[in-house]
Amino acid sequence: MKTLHFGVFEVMGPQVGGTYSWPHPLSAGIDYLDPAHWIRMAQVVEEAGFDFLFFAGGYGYPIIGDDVSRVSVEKGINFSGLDPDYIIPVLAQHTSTLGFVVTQSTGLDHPAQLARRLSTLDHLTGGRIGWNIVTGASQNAVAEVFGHERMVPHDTRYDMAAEYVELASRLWEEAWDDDALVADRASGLFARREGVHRIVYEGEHYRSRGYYGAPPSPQRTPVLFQAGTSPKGRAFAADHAECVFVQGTTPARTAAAVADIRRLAAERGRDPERLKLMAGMTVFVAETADRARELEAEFDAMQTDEIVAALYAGNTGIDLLSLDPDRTLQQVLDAGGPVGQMGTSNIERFLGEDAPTVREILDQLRGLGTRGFRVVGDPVRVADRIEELAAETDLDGFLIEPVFEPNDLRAFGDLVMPLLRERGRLRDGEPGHTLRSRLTEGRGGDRLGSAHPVLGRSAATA
Ligand SMILES: Cc1cc2nc3c(=O)[nH]c(=O)nc-3n(C[C@H](O)[C@H](O)[C@H](O)COP(=O)(O)O)c2cc1C
Repeated sequence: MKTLHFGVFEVMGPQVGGTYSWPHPLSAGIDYLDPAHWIRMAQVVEEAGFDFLFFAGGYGYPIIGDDVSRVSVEKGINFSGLDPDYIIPVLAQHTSTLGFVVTQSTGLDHPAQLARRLSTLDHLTGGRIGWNIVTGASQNAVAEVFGHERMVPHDTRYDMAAEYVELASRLWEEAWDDDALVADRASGLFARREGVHRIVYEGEHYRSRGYYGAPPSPQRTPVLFQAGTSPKGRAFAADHAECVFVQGTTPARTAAAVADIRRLAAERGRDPERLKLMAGMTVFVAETADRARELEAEFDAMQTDEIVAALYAGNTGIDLLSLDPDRTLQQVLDAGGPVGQMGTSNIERFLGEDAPTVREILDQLRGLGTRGFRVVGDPVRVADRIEELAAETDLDGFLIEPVFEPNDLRAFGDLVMPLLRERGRLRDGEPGHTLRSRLTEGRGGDRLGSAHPVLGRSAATA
């Protein structure tokens, strides 16, 4: 029976998932500017037995027409967000084994800048860092913020990302020998000159030919997560990722995406079962099913078509409310505009045979935003459904997407985790010290390992 892994999906903003929940009395999300809020959150998450706290994020925001979506600003829907890099070392001081995964987009700064930030975090947390590699949501807004004339095309962003990760990995893995850092007070030797190496990288998009100042951290390379499930995104995941955050849609579609990513990994000579694939999940759980349904109804009552439309526009550039509600998304393709440059997954899933109308898409996404599966009920029902979904999809775990944080995370920890543990679904005993050893049940060690394809395939010369 497969061990399941659990993370918590957060963003350093008032709420997650492109839905509206922070004004609810059970949510503390609006305290997100206060470090005490995050310390409390990290402690709840660690005590509940989660493997890691995952931070989504980016510079984008939903644009409708040619301006920021009004409802996004007024309700804080994917609009406000801080950089989680700075709070993570604080949280590491208040927890002992919890991992931290941070989303950072490729294509904005130079790989050496991000590499150094992540090395720093891996040192400061004792090896508890993962990097969620994205090419970036809401690219039209990102282009505005960075003053770019236009968005870099979708597939080119992935080509750039491949170079970005290859260069960063070489800095982490090859710039310092394990014994290069001596730091010996008696001899006064800081580092062995022969043990540090110039990294020369000549890519089409990125170049480097210098020395890397950050000595090897416990994991060297942070655990490589990836999110983005277009065909190009899946190929990228199969090439680079150790963990993949798959968009949870229906069980059947998710199972197909999981199988496809494992197949692509196997084609590249990787062990497909070593890849950890996870999807988002929103859980409404309480001692009784009635109370769980009440919580769900209270959340659903806060959602509107405008919120759904803002979120969808942020992912795709398409304003659903400007379309004919009785026709399918084919009307956008028929109009001939540039479609899919921001992200294709959320368009493709609504095309083809039996495609829903725009009205049906709005209804389907209501309360869902970018969230994955929704599970509602008493603790036994929720634990059963989690096991069923894992079996139906071949996923390795779930990222719980809170609604009324941290109260609902605490409820999940108190009510559902013990059942999963009893059923043998959670890892036994003490977790490994680094995030990588924790996610590989100790078998993968702390390091990326020389078998990882990113190290064998690079545009570089040493
Ligand atoms: C489940 C999931 C979570 C994501 N989280 C983020 C995020 O936090 N920040 C971000 O910039 N992009 C995020 N993305 C990725 C962007 O959507 C992606 O890099 C870009 O839109 C291209 O995606 P595509 O391969 O699905 O077309 C996420 C994607 C998925 C599927």
